[in-house]
Amino acid sequence: MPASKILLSEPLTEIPPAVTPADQPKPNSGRQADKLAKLGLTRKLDLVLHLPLRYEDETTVTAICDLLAGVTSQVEGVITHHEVTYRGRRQLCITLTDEKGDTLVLRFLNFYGSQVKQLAVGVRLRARGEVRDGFFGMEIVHPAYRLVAQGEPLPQALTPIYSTCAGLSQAYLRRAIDNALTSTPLPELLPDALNAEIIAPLQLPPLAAAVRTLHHPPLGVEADALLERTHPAWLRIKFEELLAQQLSLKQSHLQRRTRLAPALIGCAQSAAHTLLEGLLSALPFALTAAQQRVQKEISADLALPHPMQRLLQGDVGSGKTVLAALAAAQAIDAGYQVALMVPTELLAEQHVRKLQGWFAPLGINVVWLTASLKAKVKRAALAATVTGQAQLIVGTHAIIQDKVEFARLGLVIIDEQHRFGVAQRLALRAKAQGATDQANWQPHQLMMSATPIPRTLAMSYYADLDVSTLDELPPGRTPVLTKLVSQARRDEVIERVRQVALAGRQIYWVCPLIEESETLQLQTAEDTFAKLSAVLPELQIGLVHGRLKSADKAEVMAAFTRHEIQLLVATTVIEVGVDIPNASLMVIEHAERFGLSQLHQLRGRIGRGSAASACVLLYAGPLSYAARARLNTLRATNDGFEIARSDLEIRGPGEFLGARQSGAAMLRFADLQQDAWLIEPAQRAADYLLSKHPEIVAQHLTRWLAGRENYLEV
Ligand SMILES: Nc1ncnc2c1ncn2[C@@H]1O[C@H](COP(=O)(O)OP(=O)(O)OP(=O)(O)O)[C@@H](O)[C@H]1O
Repeated sequence: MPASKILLSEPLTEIPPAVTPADQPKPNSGRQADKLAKLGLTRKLDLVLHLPLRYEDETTVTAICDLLAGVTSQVEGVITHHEVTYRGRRQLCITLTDEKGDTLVLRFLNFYGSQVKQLAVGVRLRARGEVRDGFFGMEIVHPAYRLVAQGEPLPQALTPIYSTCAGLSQAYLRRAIDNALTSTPLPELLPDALNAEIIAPLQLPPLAAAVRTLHHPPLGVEADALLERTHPAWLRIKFEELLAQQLSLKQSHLQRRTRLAPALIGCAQSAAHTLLEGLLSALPFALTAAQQRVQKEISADLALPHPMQRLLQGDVGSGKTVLAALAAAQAIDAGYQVALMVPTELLAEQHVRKLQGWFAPLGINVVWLTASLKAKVKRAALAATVTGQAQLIVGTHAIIQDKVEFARLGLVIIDEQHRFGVAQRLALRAKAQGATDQANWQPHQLMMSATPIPRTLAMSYYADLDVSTLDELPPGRTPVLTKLVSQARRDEVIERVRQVALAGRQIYWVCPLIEESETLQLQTAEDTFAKLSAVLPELQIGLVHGRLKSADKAEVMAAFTRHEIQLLVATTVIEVGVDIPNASLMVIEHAERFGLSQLHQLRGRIGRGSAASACVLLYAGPLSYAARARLNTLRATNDGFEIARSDLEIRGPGEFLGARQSGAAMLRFADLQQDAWLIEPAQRAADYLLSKHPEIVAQHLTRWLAGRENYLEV
């Protein structure tokens, strides 16, 4: 919906003229036309599709003596007192007296001079708003109101409320929409492009009927279904919109096929082996079936002369890194460079270590680029990148800085893609320009995410991406046992830590999250470290947090990897990517302060080897309802898909995925969560229209998406 202000309190003396039945609505003045244009309402069709934001129930009047504070109600009466006062600030106070002689104060803090005249003693009003128990008794502040004649019948149906802008009254808008609805037969203005084959199984009404119902809810229509947008009329509109979204996704997909990218077809390094095959045979494990399937999907895309734009989603520990390495091998084999961008230095460091371990024996040069590298090392890395001597470049966002130039960048991989903004992803892509003189050229892109969501949803949330899903964990993993333990039993937990360490396993102790203050967070981490060191003197304990210098951070992690540290006290810096299979216990303090996906990511740091692992969620009660729900979900399941679904429910799509990078941003009516079941039928309908009726695709897109298709530029 346009973010225009909705005017609740509006004088209705100005009755808008009828809109002439020409193609353009003809408002009474240029000013009104400008305001309609501001709302994007320049054609009759726009007016007809300007659907209500909500409805108000003006069908009943409550006697003043029956009003309850906190309840939105409508009252009717005659103005018996009227004054502009200065109680703290200038305000207009009206006393309304109803049939039974009871009175109610209506208060306006902002008002026009014309309103003061209009709301004179003796005028009959219907006023509506939330009743408050004010200082001088019951009152409504800024009620919506209308002047009525005695005995004027109440509306029989719900009153639609439209989004509008300052100076454009609801009544005017309503009248303009009504004229548009009646001046041309609706099926002519809004031809129904979808035949019964698509619509009938979904039991949706015809388009014109749906639009009419929403503007003029018939008698007896279920108010709740209209308000909550679950009425079939709303579903029909949402379906149309989702269909438009799918059509635009599919079209943009086809368009991508007109752009060029290097076809990454390996040239055999030796007579028998490509680099890809060399890497596969050097791996210490065999790929899971899911990895093999996804590897084929990626490989086939890379071999095409058009840019791949693929999202690889898989649960924590499902083995995404090796797929990134295999994709990189294919690109390097074809003579191109690969850039891998990750969100934290810790992760960059860890990826470099792992990838060097795999690639160095095959003669491939892996370098890394982060902000904190020593000047000399950085200069060498930059030189290797610009000359093409470095084939795989791993880095944080330092990789998109101006100084970084590539010789032949052919593949861009972005790990934990949701942690980067669209601009950063585009900047990395732009780094590939040096690889060719051809305009219309783009490198391949692989994005990775450990926040898996159901496939159909992913296809709508993420703009124009193909989605590969790793739905299988490597063999031999035992699910992590998750326990909720009260802070009161901290001593028992510490004892457990001692036993696990003595048994030769390693432990993470995650410090409480303090979002408001990084300094406080650091202090807490240091305190925790000191306290645990005091009670567990026999253990080697390390501390890692965000403020540590990179080299020190790397050193602590390396010592933990070498098993020189048994217990690692850490802040959330270890949240992503850290992979130390010998760690089998994690304690998370004040787990109630963390989000669901964050807890799942943290917990994903254990259970990566064959030993049975446990995660202890220490909480300080009493827990809020939402916190209890989060912790219980985590205890009940290890399945990242399940957890992502719950998280999505709790937080809503905007916060969960960042609405601006998601397809959700383009939708005015449909809600990807509530209406997820409509996505698949919309996908089928889009295929049907594209193949059988391509002539109506453009019309459908302009009708539902006019001006909002840009979100696809990702
Ligand atoms: N097919 C396999 N068989 C056995 N081990 C595997 C297999 N694939 C990956 N692994 C190992 O599993 C661990 C997790 O893999 P990886 O780090 O790639 O997971 P991930 O999906 O990136 O996880 P996260 O999102 O948590 O970082 C690593 O130690 C990796 O070497």
